[in-house]
Formats: sequence, structure tokens, C-alpha cells
Amino acid sequence: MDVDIGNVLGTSPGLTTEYLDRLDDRVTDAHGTIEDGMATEEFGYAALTLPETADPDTIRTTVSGFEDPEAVVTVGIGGSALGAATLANALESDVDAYFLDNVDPDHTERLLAELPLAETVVNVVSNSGTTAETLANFLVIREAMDRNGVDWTERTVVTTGPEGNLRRLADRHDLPALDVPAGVPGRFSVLSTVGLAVAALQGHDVEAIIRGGADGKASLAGSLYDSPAYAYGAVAYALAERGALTNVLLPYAESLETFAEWFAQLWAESLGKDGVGQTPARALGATDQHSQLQLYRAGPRDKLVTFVRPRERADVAIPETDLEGLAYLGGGSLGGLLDAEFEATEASLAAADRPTVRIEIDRVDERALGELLYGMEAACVLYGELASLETFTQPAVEWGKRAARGLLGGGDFPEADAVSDKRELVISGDR
Ligand SMILES: O=P(O)(O)OC[C@H]1O[C@](O)(CO)[C@@H](O)[C@@H]1O
Repeated sequence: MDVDIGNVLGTSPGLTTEYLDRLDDRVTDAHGTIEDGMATEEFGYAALTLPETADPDTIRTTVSGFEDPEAVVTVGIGGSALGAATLANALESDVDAYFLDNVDPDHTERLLAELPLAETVVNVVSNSGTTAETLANFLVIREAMDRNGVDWTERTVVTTGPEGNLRRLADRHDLPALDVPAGVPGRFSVLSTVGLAVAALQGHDVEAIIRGGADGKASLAGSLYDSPAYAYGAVAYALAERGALTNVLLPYAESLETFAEWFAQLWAESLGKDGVGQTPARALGATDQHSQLQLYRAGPRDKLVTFVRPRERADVAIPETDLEGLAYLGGGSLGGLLDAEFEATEASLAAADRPTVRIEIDRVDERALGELLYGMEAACVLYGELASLETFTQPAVEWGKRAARGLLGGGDFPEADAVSDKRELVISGDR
């Protein structure tokens, strides 16, 4: 993974090499804190040791009982689904991967109708074992299997913490079960059982993914000039301090679209604390050049645009054409056009003094994905150290959970009362 930060120098907002040199002293200190945290497997920092602690054999053995599944559906949400989805949507496989990570009845009903239930593995993932959406979806899919004469206990694998509903369920029905590694928040758990069980079921090279993470870990160093991940985390932090309060994650590869979704949770849930943070925006190149680029180039100077692209990819030729004015496309390729669009968009933002960072990987394969995912996690941890944040917790999400639970009669939560205090000013279209 390479990180090119040249296009944040002299932009507006922007940085200088003199400032980066001064910031580098703080990066050195932060790296020391991160290394200490890794050495003691401290909560959160333990995520950055996963390339050494992840156990691909246990993952493969645990899912080996499912002979040649046609599909795997992951029932989980947030970090319990997005890492596996990033890998599944980036890599090709004959085993179809689906994700039930919402409780939209229309979507769930359509998915259940589509799934070959008797040939599907249900991969239920929840660290806490109490997440309402996950448990509700599991109960629904289990009932669907019952209704279709499929023994759900033969089709289900569980990944969860040491206690809770899912652990008890796995014990009661002797289900294959994987442990969520201790001290690893969901959004940092892709390089563990949480993110890798689906990859194993889909026949991907799990060891290569972990090796990529190890490449990322090996590239951590006491200077941002020696560590792509720290260079990115430091620059994102410094630009946020200068008003770049939105970070547009813009991959130039359809296979990395879900990676942007994974990044959004990592960045928002880790760095949105105490009234500060940098809002992750998800976009896709070249498509969003025709929908959002206007704002990035001519809107408020409050964004960093992070390009992510593979240097190599398959390609498709564009046939020769006599269409008026389009001859320049004929004989080229879609990949050549995508590359030209990327270079032009990057240059367009630079010409408007808008800060951008270019993250490049060799290709979208297991090892490069492992390094990219690890690198973004390390960048996030560094940003959190520089900003003195509680990077690994997410207390703000609990209020809404209690309110929803109270509304559903799941306990006496004052937050639920606040729902009825909603201020109303409805402008109706009804005539
Ligand atoms: O794995 P669990 O406990 O179901 O949590 C799922 C997700 O919900 C959150 O806890 C937020 O509510 C995320 O941090 C986490 O990734």
C-alpha cells in the first residue's frame, strides 16, 4: 500500500512540510503508545496484533463441516458484518455471500425468497449477542428454515463473545462456534474470526489476507515518513484541525465500494467524540464525478478527498467507432478511460487547491486487501492518539438502543419517553 500525500501541501485547507516535520514528533510519541498497547494486548490496540493472533486453521476447521455451500448469509450488523462484506464484495467466489445487516422487512423477505436455504450457511455474528437487529433477523431466518423443512442447526455457525444469547444458543444446540477475539471492537475485527469466516466459506486465501495485515503491521514506524498508514492518519487529523471536517472516501474500483462503507463506520464510530470528528462520505469513481464532484471542487473548503485505487486490474477493450467525436474512445479500454478519469479528477481538485490523498494498492486481491484494511485501522488509531480521543468505544450509540428497546417494551428506559416529546411541524403533501 502506498500513500501519496503530495496533494495536501499548499492546498486550502492544506499543510506544509515544516508543519509535518513538527507533527512527526507527535507521531513518534503516538507510535510508542500504540506499540505499548499492542504489547499488552490492551483493549482496542489488540486489534492491531490480529495479524499475529488470528488463527486461520480454527476458522477453516470450524466451517469445514458445511460441504460445498451455494451461499452464505451473514446475520450481523456494523463491524460484525461490514468487514466480511468488504472482502466478499471485493473478491470473486462461486459461493454467493449475502448480508442481513438491517431489519427492513421488504429486503429480508426478498432475500429469504432468493436464498437456497438447504444449501445456505447462516453465519450469525454478534460480539455482545444482544444486538436487536441481529437477533431478530436470526429468529426470522431460523423460522424460514423450519418452515422449509431445513434443519437450521445443521446450517448455522455462530461467532460471538464468551457470554450472551448466541453463546448459549451455540452451547445448547452444539453449533459450530467461533470466538470474537477479546479486546477487539467490531469495527476493527475484520482480520479475525468476525471477518474471515465468510472468506473461508467462499474459498478465499485467508492466510494471504492475514499476511497482508502483517505487511501493514510491519510498515508501522516511529515516523509518518516511514509508515503509509501513519502518514494517512496524521494528514487526515491535521487537515481536520484545519477545517476538513469531511473525508470523502473515493475508490476507483467497484470492488472497493463496500470498503468505503466499512471505512465509514471505522472513521465515524472511532473519531466522532466530544464534539469533534471527521465525517466519512462514501463515493465511487468514476461514477460520482457526475454527481458529487461539483461540491468537492467548488463547494466549501471543508473536505479531504481520499482516492483509493488498484494499480492493476482486468480490462475491457472499447471497440473502434465512427460515432461523431467519439473516435478517441475507440480502440482504447474501459480501464484506460477509468485511469484517465481518475488522473483528471485528482488534477482537477489540485488545480482548485482542494486537498486529496492517493492510496494505491497493487491489485484487489487477498493480500492487498489485508494490508489496506490494516492500514486504515492503524491510521484511525493514530488519528485518535493525535486527537486524544477514546478511539475504541462508542457510548453515543447506546442512547438510541435504549430508546428503541423501551418503545418495544424491552424495559423501562427514560430515553423512550423522549420519543413522545418529539417537536412536530408537519408539512403535508396530502390535499
Ligand atoms: O457485534 P455486536 O455486539 O452485535 O455489535 C454490532 C455493532 O454494533 C455496535 O456495537 C454499535 O451499536 C458496533 O460498534 C458494532 O460493530
